[in-house]
Parts: sequence; structure tokens; C-alpha cells
Amino acid sequence: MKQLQVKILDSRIGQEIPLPEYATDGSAGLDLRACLEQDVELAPGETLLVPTGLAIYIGDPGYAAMLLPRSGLGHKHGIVLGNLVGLIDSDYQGQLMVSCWNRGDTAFELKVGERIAQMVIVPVLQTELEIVKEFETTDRGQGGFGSTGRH
Ligand SMILES: O=c1ccn([C@H]2C[C@H](O)[C@@H](COP(=O)(O)OP(=O)(O)OP(=O)(O)O)O2)c(=O)[nH]1
Repeated sequence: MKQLQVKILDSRIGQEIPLPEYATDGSAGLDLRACLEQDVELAPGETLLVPTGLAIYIGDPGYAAMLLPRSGLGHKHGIVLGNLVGLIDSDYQGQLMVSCWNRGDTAFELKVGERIAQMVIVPVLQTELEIVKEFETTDRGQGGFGSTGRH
């Protein structure tokens, strides 16, 4: 399995705040936790940049990490990401930060150590642009939204 370098920036990580881990063998995401000094209340509509206490260094430009909301937190409590999706570049070495947005209509108590987002490592293809006059023909061509299956 591929290894990912991780730096612990807050001494509570690995102690009272667990290191991120895959919940099951088949989990795609590592849960990231709120490394806050104290519990905070997120008012409806409020966004807070929450430290995770961790830095990762991917190193290989063929990969990136994506921060995604946790489904339960988003659906039941309205806590999603202020940037919708966080993209972590392979050369980023700073602290992983999670923009927590309360899109719901009730206040949410965000607790120290709570799992706030999940991080998925994804392959990335960096490309060079090749300028052409025409593309080779495809079945779809320029047919956009809803253009298939209509008679
Ligand atoms: O939710 C996020 C999103 C980004 N980052 C870090 C990692 C990423 O590599 C860096 C820059 O993010 P991005 O490229 O999305 O930000 P930008 O607004 O386009 O700024 P920049 O000019 O720094 O690229 O910030 C986080 O910690 N959390």
C-alpha cells in the first residue's frame, strides 16, 4: 500500500485526538478531526476555518487529496464545507484546514476532536495543451445536456 507522509502539529493528535484512520477496510476516506482549543458553536450560516493539527506531504504530482464533507454531518446537521470541496496540492506542506459551514438553520456545537470532513487521495493527470483545428468525430460530438435518448 502507498504511504503518505504526515506531520503532527498539535501534541493532542495521537493522544486525546486520534490520528485519522480508515473506518473500515473498504473506506475511501480518512476522517479528519477538529483540532480546536475548545468546543465552538457554529451559528446558522456561519463558516469557520478549523485546523486539523496535521500536515501531509504527498510529494508525487500524480496524486492530490480531496477534502469532502461527511455525509451524516452534512445531511443531518447541515455541516458541509465552505469551499464545497477542498483540494490539497501534492506540494502543499502546511496544516490541513477545513472550512466548516453551517448551511442549516439551527446552531451546531462543534466539539474538539469531532470528525468534520474526510480526505480522499486521488490520482491526477497533469496535461499539456495541444492546440488543434478539429477533434476526431465522436458519437456525442457537441451534444450537451440531455442530448442522448431523445427522439
Ligand atoms: O480545504 C482546503 C483547501 C486547501 N487547503 C490548502 C491545501 C492547498 O494545496 C492550498 C491551496 O488551496 P487552493 O489551491 O485550493 O487555494 P487557492 O485559493 O486557489 O489559492 P492558491 O493561490 O494558494 O493556490 O490550501 C486546505 O488546507 N484546505
